[in-house]
Amino acid sequence: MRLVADNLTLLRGEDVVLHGLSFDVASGSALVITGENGTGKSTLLRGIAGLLPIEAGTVGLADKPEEFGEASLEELCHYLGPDNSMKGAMSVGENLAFWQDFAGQPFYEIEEALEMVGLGGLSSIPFSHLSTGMRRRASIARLLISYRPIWLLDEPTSGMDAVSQKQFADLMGAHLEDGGIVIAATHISLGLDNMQSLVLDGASLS
Ligand SMILES: Nc1ncnc2c1ncn2[C@@H]1O[C@H](COP(=O)(O)OP(=O)(O)OP(=O)(O)O)[C@@H](O)[C@H]1O
Repeated sequence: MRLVADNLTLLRGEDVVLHGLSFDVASGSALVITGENGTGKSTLLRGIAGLLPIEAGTVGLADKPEEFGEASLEELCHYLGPDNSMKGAMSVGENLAFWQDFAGQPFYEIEEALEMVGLGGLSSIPFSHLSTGMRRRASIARLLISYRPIWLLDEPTSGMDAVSQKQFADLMGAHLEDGGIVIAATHISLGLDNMQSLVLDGASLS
């Protein structure tokens, strides 16, 4: 399977943020998007996730395996935004149960996913009681509790310590080895081997 963007144009409000952007990312590989603040990294991820309209051009899947049936691109993507999209008053486990129900395709058990992100045994505490880096790790558990082949990640390691970043690099590596696709916007190296780079420099602004 390939995620293919062809000549994409995306707006924020009335302003053209990205124009004429193309890429082709195959299963098992990552596209790492870098660029200065405001160059459109988040905009691109939101466009792929179906959270912003595509003004011109296309983004879609080529060579989609039969196992994914009629699922749309959006239904095959996990979108991890810059905020964690969790309710502070609900427990970590309750938040993850909501997301598992929402995303479908149950994959790892919630407790198991929490172990995998270094939060084993913390399912019952309120999300608001977690530290900044722990909140990010709990959000990363969302990627593991429902199977979706495409991970769209906006500053995924923000607030995470070096050990957690390495753990997450290993999780991304395993996802790629399983034939997944990772598209990540970041200001730091994610430690991935099989990746292409897309540098947004604002040159497409008009
Ligand atoms: N909700 C919004 N409404 C209008 N314009 C927006 C909105 N969000 C972002 N923009 C504008 O879109 C442009 C691209 O923003 P975007 O958030 O995609 O950049 P970014 O590369 O992700 O930046 P950063 O590195 O700071 O996260 C900026 O000019 C920004 O001001």
